[in-house]
Amino acid sequence: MAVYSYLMVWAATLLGIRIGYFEPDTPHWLLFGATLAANLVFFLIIRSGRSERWTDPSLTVPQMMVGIILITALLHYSRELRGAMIAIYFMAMTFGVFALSRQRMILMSGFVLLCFCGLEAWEWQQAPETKILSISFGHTSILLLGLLWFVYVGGHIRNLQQRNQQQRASLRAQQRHLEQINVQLQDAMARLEDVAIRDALTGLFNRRHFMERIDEEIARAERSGRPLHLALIDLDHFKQINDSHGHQAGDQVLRTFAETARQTLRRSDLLARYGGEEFVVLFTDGEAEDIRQVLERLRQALSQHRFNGPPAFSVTLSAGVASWHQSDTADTLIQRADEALYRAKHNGRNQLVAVD
Ligand SMILES: Nc1nc2c(ncn2[C@@H]2O[C@H](COP(=O)(O)OP(=O)(O)OP(=O)(O)O)[C@@H](O)[C@H]2O)c(=O)[nH]1
Repeated sequence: MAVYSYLMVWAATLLGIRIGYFEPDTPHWLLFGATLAANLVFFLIIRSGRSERWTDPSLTVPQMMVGIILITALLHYSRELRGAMIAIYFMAMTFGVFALSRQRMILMSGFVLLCFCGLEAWEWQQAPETKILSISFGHTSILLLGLLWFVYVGGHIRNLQQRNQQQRASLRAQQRHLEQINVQLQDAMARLEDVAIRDALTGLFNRRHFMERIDEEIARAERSGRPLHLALIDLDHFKQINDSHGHQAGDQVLRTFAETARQTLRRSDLLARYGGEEFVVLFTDGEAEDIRQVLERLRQALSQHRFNGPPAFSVTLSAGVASWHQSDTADTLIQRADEALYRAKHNGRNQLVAVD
């Protein structure tokens, strides 16, 4: 913006020299060359990041001072145009409106007055015959009034700008806060959803969730024609475990079974605690023989586990497996698995019974 302003003033100066508003010997090359060089130095300092540590990182004050000195020098070469040229000081002052405090704007106004009065005084001393007191006084007064107005309005604009920045910062902070709350809310929702579908003791899906999912899986099997198998698993003589080793030991058995089942089954198998010491698995993939082998592995793994006593003990399971038919609903499938489980219990427990 500064370079653009200088180029504009330079062009106007060249035009002024040509039409006689400036002295023909105005050293415009020297003045604008020096000014552009000074601005180049400012630019390099800012780009290097060195000014970041200073109170005025964009070097507004030195840039304005260079501009004001250039304008003062130009005024010396201006003839009748001096009155109008005074307005260019305000061009330089505009740079401070958004960046400088009111106090600094007052100091910059003082600097403008100092430069202008210095120029007038010097000219009065050098060539008093070319000067007219009333005009010098008039120019100085207009400049003073203009600067006072500028400081007042500039301060007002700056206050508005600061208020705007504060509001934007506060809005950003509120937005960040809302985003955090949103994340926490989503987190809480996810945990709540998890609590709603899981059994607190074992961490497995609960019966309600299982019943929702089994209907979906049956609908999917109806479309795809893929096999579906359901196993009901019941821990044997669980009441005795509670009675002999305590309820906490019973809970530990349930947790251990859940962990063993999780490790043995595939992620695609839908495992849930059906109630008490009874569990259910819906196999959405694999043939009856594969299912039998998986459940057999689970049966063996549980029976081989030694639970700490005293005295140490082991637990077995019985399971009934039913294969899904096109006419089956969730209820009929579970009922057939339950009948198979009953037979496994009746045949002496610690075994699998599969029905077609
Ligand atoms: N520790 C513990 N026990 C439970 C829990 N839920 C149910 N039970 C107990 O599990 C026992 C189930 O006993 P039964 O239904 O008689 O079955 P069982 O003793 O396993 O006998 P069979 O199934 O015929 O082998 C009951 O004593 C219930 O109190 C639980 O969350 N923790």
